Amino acid sequence: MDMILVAGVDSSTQSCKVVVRDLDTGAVVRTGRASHPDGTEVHPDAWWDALTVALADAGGLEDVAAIAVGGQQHGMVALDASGTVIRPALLWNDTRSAQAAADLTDELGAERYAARTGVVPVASFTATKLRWLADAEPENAARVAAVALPHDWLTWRLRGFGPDNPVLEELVTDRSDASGTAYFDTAGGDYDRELLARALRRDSAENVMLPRVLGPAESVEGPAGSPTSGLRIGAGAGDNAGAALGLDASPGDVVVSIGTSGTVFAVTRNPVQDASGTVAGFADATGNFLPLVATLNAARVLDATARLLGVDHTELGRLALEAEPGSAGLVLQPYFEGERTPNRPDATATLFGMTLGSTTRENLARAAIEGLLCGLADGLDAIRRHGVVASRLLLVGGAAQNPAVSAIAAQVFDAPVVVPEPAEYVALGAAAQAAWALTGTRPAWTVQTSSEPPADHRPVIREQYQARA
Ligand SMILES: Nc1ncnc2c1ncn2[C@@H]1O[C@H](COP(=O)(O)OP(=O)(O)O)[C@@H](O)[C@H]1O
Ligand SMILES: O=C(CO)[C@@H](O)[C@H](O)COP(=O)(O)O
Repeated sequence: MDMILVAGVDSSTQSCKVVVRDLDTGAVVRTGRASHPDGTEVHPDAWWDALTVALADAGGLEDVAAIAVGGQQHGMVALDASGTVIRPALLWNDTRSAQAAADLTDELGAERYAARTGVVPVASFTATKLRWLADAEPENAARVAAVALPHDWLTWRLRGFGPDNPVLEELVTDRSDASGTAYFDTAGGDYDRELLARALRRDSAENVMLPRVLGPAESVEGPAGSPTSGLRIGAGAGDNAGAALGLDASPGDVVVSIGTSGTVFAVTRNPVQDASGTVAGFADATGNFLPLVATLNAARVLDATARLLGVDHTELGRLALEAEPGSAGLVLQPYFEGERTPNRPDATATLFGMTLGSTTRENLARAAIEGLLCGLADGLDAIRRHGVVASRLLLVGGAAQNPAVSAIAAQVFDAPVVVPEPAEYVALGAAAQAAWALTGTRPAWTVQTSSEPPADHRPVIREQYQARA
């Protein structure tokens, strides 16, 4: 019998990745990839173009039975009544809506926001971008007829909808991505339209189309005559929830993802509401919850440091492992793009502890890795304060592929570190969702471990970092 194939997409900040898996075993049979433009403001058409290229690179969809799209969370895709994208999307890492976030929080209060949505507004969340639009571009805000997130919009386009076929009612999403908007009642599973209206500075948002929220096993199809007619299309997910699904993470697992963003998150049975705003009380892609801490500065801290030192990532890792834990007192507070956790949208990076002795290439390479990991370790502490148990940390994302990052993670974190086999876990999770939509059952595919760096906790690293906070 022929293999049944399912596909998963990760439309992430820097690129679009596609995996095609065998439904039976989960084995990856084909992959594809295409780059996204730089910048924190991107026209969604660029994602569509990249998805088209990545799908072709992965051999197309002709022999594929089902697909789901995971994607970077929070980006604001505002559509007018004709289905046209009103302006380039503001991404999760665009901090221009920091004042809007502060205003929304002041108006309602952090406690009430957390109780109603699971989150307290920061510049990343969609609601703050809509408030920025209402304040900075009122003529654009007045045109908003629908608001989608990157993955919802790509799912809609994949089904043949768009400016040529603008059926806004056909937009669909899932709980995980909806929970990152700050106008979704994550515990209850429904939109909070009063908060949407507040964000848009409208009296009512009843006439604004929001994507219908599908359950984990639900699906839609491409309409008859569309290029995806007959293809089963799953709900899709926010990228972090997609990774949790791809990793088959269960209570006790904490995922640490080092991509463009740094994220620390856990799958929990109950919702988390943190009025301090440090932990975002998101939903996952399976019906559970996904308390998450995100930093804006992660893999690109290493990209920047490698560039500065004139080396590639392998050499950066080699240099870092030549230095002693603590980098002889050199501490990099890596807020290159402002920061979200802690909430310092206007911050810049700072290098502390420079002496003639400490200022070496080796120490700088290590300080970069230590700095980004210390931010994530603070995130782990914040999640633990909500009763989450970290039996092991699953290290994923582009930078997790660097052996120096995993070795130093075992020194920074006080929990066992496991590095799963390098893979595109968001796309793998989206493919799992496609399989779930196709069969009605969550697939039981296995995840291989690549390494488990020996426990080597060195408290000095975080002590030094915290002293500079
Ligand atoms: N071996 C490596 N060491 C450090 N960083 C790496 C390595 N390989 C890739 N990266 C970085 O990881 C990032 C891409 O990771 P990825 O998880 O795909 O990001 P995203 O999903 O946010 O687009 C890039 O910034 C890239 O330079
Ligand atoms: O804002 C968040 C989570 O709240 C980010 O995690 C984005 O979802 C982007 O992820 P990557 O492109 O780095 O994977």
